[in-house]
Amino acid sequence: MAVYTHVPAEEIDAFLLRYDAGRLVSAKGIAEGVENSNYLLETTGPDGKGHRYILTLYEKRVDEADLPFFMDLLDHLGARGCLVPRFIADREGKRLQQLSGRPACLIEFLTGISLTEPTPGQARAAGAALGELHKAAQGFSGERRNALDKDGWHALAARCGADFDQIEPGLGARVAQELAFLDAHWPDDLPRSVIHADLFPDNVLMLGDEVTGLIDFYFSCTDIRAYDLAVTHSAWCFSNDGATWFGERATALGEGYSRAHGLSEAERAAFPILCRGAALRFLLTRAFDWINTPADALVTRKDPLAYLRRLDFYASANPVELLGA
Ligand SMILES: Nc1ncnc2c1ncn2[C@@H]1O[C@H](COP(=O)(O)OP(=O)(O)O)[C@@H](O)[C@H]1O
Ligand SMILES: N[C@@H](CCOP(=O)(O)O)C(=O)O
Repeated sequence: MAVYTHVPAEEIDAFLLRYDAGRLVSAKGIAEGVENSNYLLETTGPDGKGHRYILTLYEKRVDEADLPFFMDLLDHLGARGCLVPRFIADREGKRLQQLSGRPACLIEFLTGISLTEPTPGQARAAGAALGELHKAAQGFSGERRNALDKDGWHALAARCGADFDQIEPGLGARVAQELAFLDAHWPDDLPRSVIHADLFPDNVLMLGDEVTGLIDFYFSCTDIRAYDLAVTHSAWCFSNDGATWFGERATALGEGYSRAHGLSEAERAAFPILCRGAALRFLLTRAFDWINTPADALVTRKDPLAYLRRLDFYASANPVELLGA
């Protein structure tokens, strides 16, 4: 579930009066997602023809101070042809509001569905969309530090401490060993840019083999550009539990990205290490949430071991196979 803050329909209708968006017809809480509260709104629309919007209330994990960065980034990307949702301004030009005691925004609704079992063709389209995003991000002057960079991984690991082994005996030692490896080999000198940093299948809206929207930019930040492809690779090229690797999807993802943007020799050479970093990053955030979210909480905890399996795969993979020959 992802409705942490329940807003009465009357309050949403009154909120909409600030905008040229029409009156509320229906408001449905969106079950998907884990970070924020999201509602799908249907309204009579600015022109009386009916319209859909997303209403997002920001919960603990999104810092209100970061919202202008996300808004400016989506404006920049949207203006360069990327299919990303814009934040909608009210009649006074304000995009950030307060609703039910939380920061809140009205956001453009994009059509499409999130896939659970992408085909190679869909992975190719996602790779191309990521490459286009990286091209469009050039020239964006905003910067945001990645709180989940290597220093952030160390900090998270320290906070999990002895509790790692409640998840799986020996996990704490495995994480410490991987951190030491990444400290020694992390390719800090690769080109950096603004990256999405969480381009999982649930954040790519598609119709058939066509991408119709890229959403959920709330982890976007400035970091190694090819690391974004590694994050996407770790999310698109395995079964959910991380036990099965889908080589055809990976080849297609790499082809799509290369066609739209391309990887340098240095990025290609470092790709296995970037993938290990990506796997560790999601292992750590999932482990932290696993330890700190009661088993009976409303939100479904994501399995950290699904990312341990990916990490093990990357640590022993033939580098040439990761993106196809
Ligand atoms: N702009 C949008 N257009 C259409 N659907 C959206 C949009 N933004 C979010 N959604 C829907 O809401 C769900 C949760 O959004 P997301 O941003 O991933 O939430 P969270 O940040 O809480 O993880 C998505 O899986 C999608 O179904
Ligand atoms: N993609 C992350 C969790 C972040 O969730 P999202 O709904 O904001 O994409 C994971 O799978 O661990």
